[in-house]
Amino acid sequence: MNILETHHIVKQYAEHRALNDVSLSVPKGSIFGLLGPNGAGKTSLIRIINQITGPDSGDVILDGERLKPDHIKRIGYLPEERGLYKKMKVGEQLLYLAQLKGLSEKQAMEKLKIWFIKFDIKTWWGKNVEDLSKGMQQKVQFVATVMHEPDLIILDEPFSGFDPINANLIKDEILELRDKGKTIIFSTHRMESVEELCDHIALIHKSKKVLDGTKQSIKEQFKTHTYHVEYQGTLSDLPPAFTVLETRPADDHFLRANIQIPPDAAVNDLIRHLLDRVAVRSFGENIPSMNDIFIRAVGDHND
Ligand SMILES: Nc1ncnc2c1ncn2[C@@H]1O[C@H](COP(=O)(O)OP(=O)(O)OP(=O)(O)O)[C@@H](O)[C@H]1O
Repeated sequence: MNILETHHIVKQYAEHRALNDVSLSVPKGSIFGLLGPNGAGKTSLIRIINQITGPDSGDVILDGERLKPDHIKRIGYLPEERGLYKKMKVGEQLLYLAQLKGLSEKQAMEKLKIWFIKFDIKTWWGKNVEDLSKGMQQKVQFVATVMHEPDLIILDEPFSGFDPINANLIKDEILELRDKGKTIIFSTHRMESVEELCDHIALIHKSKKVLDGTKQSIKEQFKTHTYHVEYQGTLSDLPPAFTVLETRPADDHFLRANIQIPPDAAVNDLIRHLLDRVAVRSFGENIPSMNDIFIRAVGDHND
């Protein structure tokens, strides 16, 4: 079941087509990474999902229904350009924002109390937003994004500006929200967070979707059939099907080689040949990182 689908979205700004026939399916309960180089069209798509702007053509479906104004209460959006009212007090502002999202003042107070205890920020309630640091403001804005318990949470670069402790806190919150059945779409250029958190990804490049699927299926698609081995001895006379791409010292005592096998070859055969020749300390598949995949996918579509 998909919480969100976009069907053939086109968005044109004067001379520039920011989105060109972009269709996405975001499964309920997933952490979905919306990736792409600068200027690819990610923010344009996010703004359409949040009804800040409309598409020129195409449809957005939220939980089986065509997007409508009332859906805004079911979505929480943390924009990359953070936007709290600087002169307003933190508590007053959150109460106001919660009511815009459909909570009564009493409900908002109850929810906010929990978040202020959880984040250990009780003393911030009466402070002016402008007196908080950038990271502190970001924490407040994260609370503003999730306090009404939306089904779909869209986070644009959620970790920027956070120290490692607060970044971890936010990461744990994202996982907890997912465990409660919420869906999180997050857009980021930090591939290590995608690696760690996302189960699905879509990659937009030059206004078009060039890749999507589960992280596992995408890794499978980009695998290079290359294995690494750390060993002692001389690695010679391997059958010609096994290509030694690189050999270098792993440390003072061991060498490390990368070996490519044909896509239809059995890994067991390689292991057997290795054991016949050298003393193996470790062996494993070289799984492409999200960083490698991003660079290759964007490179492949640059012509
Ligand atoms: N309001 C606008 N008017 C004109 N052009 C726009 C507008 N908003 C975005 N664009 C253009 O559309 C393209 C896509 O921009 P968008 O902000 O969606 O990219 P992005 O993928 O979010 O990039 P980044 O990773 O840098 O945030 C860019 O070329 C941008 O200049």
